[in-house]
Amino acid sequence: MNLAVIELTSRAGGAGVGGKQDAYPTWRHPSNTRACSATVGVMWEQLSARKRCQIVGSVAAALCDRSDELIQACASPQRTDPVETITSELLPLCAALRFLAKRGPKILASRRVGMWRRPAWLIGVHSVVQRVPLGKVLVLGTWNYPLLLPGVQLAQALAAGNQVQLKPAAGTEQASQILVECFHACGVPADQLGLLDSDTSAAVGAIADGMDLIVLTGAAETGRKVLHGAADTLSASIMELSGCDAVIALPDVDERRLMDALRFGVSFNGSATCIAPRRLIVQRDQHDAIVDRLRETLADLSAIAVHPAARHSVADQIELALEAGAVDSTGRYCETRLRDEGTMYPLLLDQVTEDHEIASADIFAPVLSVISADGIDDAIRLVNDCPYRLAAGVFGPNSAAADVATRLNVGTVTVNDLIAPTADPRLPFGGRGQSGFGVTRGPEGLLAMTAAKVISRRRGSIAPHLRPRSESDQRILHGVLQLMHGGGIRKRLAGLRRMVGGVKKK
Ligand SMILES: NC(=O)c1ccc[n+]([C@@H]2O[C@H](COP(=O)([O-])OP(=O)(O)OC[C@H]3O[C@@H](n4cnc5c(N)ncnc54)[C@H](O)[C@@H]3O)[C@@H](O)[C@H]2O)c1
Ligand SMILES: C[N+](C)(C)CC=O
Repeated sequence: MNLAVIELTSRAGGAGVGGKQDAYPTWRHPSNTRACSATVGVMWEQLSARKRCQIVGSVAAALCDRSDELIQACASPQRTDPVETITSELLPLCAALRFLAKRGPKILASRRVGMWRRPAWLIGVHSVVQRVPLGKVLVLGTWNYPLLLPGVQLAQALAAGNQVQLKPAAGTEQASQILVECFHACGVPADQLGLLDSDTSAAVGAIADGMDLIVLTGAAETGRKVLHGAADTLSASIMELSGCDAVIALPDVDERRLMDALRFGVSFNGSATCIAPRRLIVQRDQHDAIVDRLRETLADLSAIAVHPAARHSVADQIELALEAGAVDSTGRYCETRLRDEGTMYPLLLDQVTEDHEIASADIFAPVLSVISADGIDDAIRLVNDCPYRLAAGVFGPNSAAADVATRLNVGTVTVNDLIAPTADPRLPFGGRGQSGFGVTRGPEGLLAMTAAKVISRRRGSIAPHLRPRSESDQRILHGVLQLMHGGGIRKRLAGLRRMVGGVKKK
């Protein structure tokens, strides 16, 4: 285990670890120390969860201090508007860090298991369930949200006491460097949080070395490759993978709200959002009205840059769909523009059916396929039958939408909204099927960075299982079984008689 030494100083006169109760400690990395009145060598994982969470929470202020640099570092052909970096990365990341500082210690606290509901045959046993660090955590970052996604994962892994390595996605090196520097500046030791090269070979090497947890945010295909590597070392993993999210429009939907949400969802972050809407499922009798309105809604959106890695596969998918009978409803799709220049206008593909490959493809571009359903059950089936089940949106009257939401087999359902509600630091996030497994973020994401460790202590001299067996044991224990779990009062009384009979014979 890593022997990172950090220095504890106290603003209230430098009392340090053993100092006054009211001393408010600040943590400094050795390379960043100024006046230190008390110094104690402490391993990161040995700090209390409260202190780790406090340090990690203070990173929010460091990010604010460097927000201009971060906004600049996140600028890309997909992220042209600085407002998007503030709203989709910095604000939710800082909120998540503050949440960790406030709620982390309680979430990570040990759970005492005392007398209440203790099985009678365990009299004298007292247990505690601790949440301990897993050890070495590898975070494989993606390019589309380079601060929020790896940032929360790093913060939670560190708050849980782990040693963390970030492998950033290509193109996010500068943003990742600043992110990691902010953690270091706040007191996370350099050898507790490392930054690897963005080349894939760095990830492959780290996986081969053996990790205690691998957290991947990326494509489903990458998930398969990473899992192959993880199998060799039996490393645990959390897979945050691709989506092909559906929006279901219910009868009596508020069309204005639906249009606004789809316009936002299709274009936000250059449509490079794992939970951007890719399929719109409408009832047949709503189809024409909704498609007409949507065509108008999307008509004035500017062309969007598609990531170089995705251009040709997106163009292939669209070509296949058009050949199979789908219709370019917006009339602005230009294949050569997409393939050669790498940009496209948001495309409304009408007349798509579930048999079209594009209806269940991992597409990272502004393409929205319209699929008609025969009733609500059919709409739900279309979502639940898709191999990708990251999130879904349901638009319609509240109670009907809430009912549909409970029947969808996806990780997150947003009702009458898209994407934004997932930025809440109190919520976990994760998909099903080809969209991956495990969760990050929220209390559940924090616990996923820990292992449950149980310590059971027996007090007193009662330990019947340690005594030699006697002939009457079977009768007594069979009686106990019936007395405690028999179905109905008569069977329980019979159990009592059996037990007493056994005891008398002893
Ligand atoms: N579920 C989510 O939370 C979520 C969020 C954002 C993006 N995504 C998905 O991510 C994809 C786009 O992001 P991307 O292009 O960065 O994904 P990607 O799968 O190409 O890369 C993700 C990370 O894995 C690394 N990687 C690639 N091949 C590897 C290998 N063989 N071994 C180890 N590491 C490897 C990459 O270098 C990168 O750091 C889309 O499919 C999108 O749906 C999912
Ligand atoms: C869930 N979200 C929007 C933060 C990131 C998906 O790409």
